[in-house]
Formats: sequence, C-alpha cells, structure tokens
Amino acid sequence: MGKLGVIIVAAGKGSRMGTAESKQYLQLGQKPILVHTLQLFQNIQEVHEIILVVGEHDLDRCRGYVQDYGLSKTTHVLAGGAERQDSVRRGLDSLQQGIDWVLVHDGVRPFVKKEHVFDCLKKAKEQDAAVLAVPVKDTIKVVDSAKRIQSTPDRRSLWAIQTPQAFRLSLLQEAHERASQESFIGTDDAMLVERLGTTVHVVEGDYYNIKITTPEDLPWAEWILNHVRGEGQL
Ligand SMILES: Nc1ccn([C@@H]2O[C@H](COP(=O)(O)OP(=O)(O)OP(=O)(O)O)[C@@H](O)[C@H]2O)c(=O)n1
Ligand SMILES: C[C@](O)(CO)[C@H](O)COP(=O)(O)O
Repeated sequence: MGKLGVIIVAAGKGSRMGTAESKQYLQLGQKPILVHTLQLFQNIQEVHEIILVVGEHDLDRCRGYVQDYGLSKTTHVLAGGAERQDSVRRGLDSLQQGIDWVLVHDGVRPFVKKEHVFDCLKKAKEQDAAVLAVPVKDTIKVVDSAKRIQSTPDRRSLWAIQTPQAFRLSLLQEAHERASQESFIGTDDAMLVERLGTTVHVVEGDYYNIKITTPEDLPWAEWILNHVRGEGQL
C-alpha cells in the first residue's frame, strides 16, 4: 500500500501565545508539548518516517529530544521557513524515496486520537486527500474591517479544520509546486490541493484535538492531558 511519512511542523514563533519560550517547547505534564506530539506518531506502527521541522535556533534542542526520548522514526530535524507552508515544503523535500503517503500535522496539536489518524489516512488512501475536522459550534459571521457583519454562512456547511491532513504524496507535492509558482500562501495544506481542483474529504475528529495557540489553551491542554488523553489513552 506504500509507505507513510509524517511531517510535523513546529517552526512557528507562537506570537499569539506571547510566552518568552515558543509554545511548542512549553511543558505539558512531564514533557514539552512537541514531545507529546512526536511520541504519538512514533507509536503508530504504520508510520515509516517522521520529518520534524523547527526554528533554526532550535535544531540542537530538537535533535536532543530525538536522542533523549528515543524518537527513532524521526529521521530528519530541519529548519523551517517564514510561513507554515514553507515549513511543510521543506519537510516534503526531505522525505525519503519510497514514501507514497504523507500526513502533515501541527507540532502544537498533541491530543489527536490515534483512531482519528487512522480514519483520516484510510479516507486519503481511498480518495487521495483527507483532513480531520469538527462541525463548528458557534454561529459564524463574515465581518468587514469596520466590524460590520456582512453575512452569515449556513452553519450546517461549516467545519473547523484540524490536522493531521493526509495526502497522496505526489498530489501534495504538485499542490505546493503550483502554490509556489503562483505565489499563493494558504493557511493549511488542503487549500493548496483544493486549488488544483482536487476534492479534499473531511473526516470527523473530536474537539479535544486543539491547536495550542493562545494562553487560555494552556490550562485546557493540562485538563485534557489529565482527564481525557492521559499517557496510554491516546
Ligand atoms: N513558519 C511557520 C509557522 C508555523 N509553523 C507551525 O505550524 C503549526 C501551526 O501554526 P500556529 O499555531 O499558527 O503556530 P505559530 O505560527 O507558532 O503561532 P503564531 O501564529 O501565534 O505566531 C505550529 O506547530 C507552528 O510551529 C511552522 O512550522 N512554520
Ligand atoms: C493547519 C491548521 O491547523 C488547520 O486548522 C491551521 O490552518 C493552522 O493555522 P495557523 O495560523 O498556522 O495557526
């Protein structure tokens, strides 16, 4: 069925978190957030290789994690780019020969459930492109720069998109190449594939797969760790 590679992107600055230490290195329980994420994919048997993309100044620290936590599937730790998309692209360029499927995952989403990773991958293998997502719970409005509501999309068609996002590798490579040629920058990989005219399928995950982004996410993350996704429950 082809080998599976995983790209973990963790080269962001965490500016919305506002901590001196970038958020992916903050302690969550006994370990840095990023280590939780890496261990999760290390422990998925189907994963052949993990590429970890981090800030240039964090290469040594992260190579240390690979040693200290026995992250044997993490074959490369490399420096990311200015945008998330650039970081993913660098990861794609480093995958070894023979990888046919790729999962792209945010380093700051340590709580994705293994079962949902499998669901997403299964859908991608059937349809070439799939992402985890949850239906939105709030009413979402389109608002202009003067904070005036312009429209209210039908909530039944709105989903909050998460990672991992799973693709046939050749498809994601083509999508990144096209985006680069056209100087398009998207906020996730699915957007780049959508632009090729390829359908991306949504697989329902759960609301615990948060992207740790702002300070109020930290106590919530501790709570999820202690009450929902404790060690061994992932
Ligand atoms: N140039 C970038 C920007 C982001 N990311 C990664 O993409 C994931 C999702 O991004 P986000 O949560 O926005 O992280 P930051 O960019 O660090 O946050 P902020 O926008 O608040 O600075 C994170 O794991 C982040 O490290 C990356 O690898 N390279
Ligand atoms: C990829 C992503 O996590 C899907 O929700 C999200 O788009 C990342 O956006 P960010 O601005 O880099 O946090």
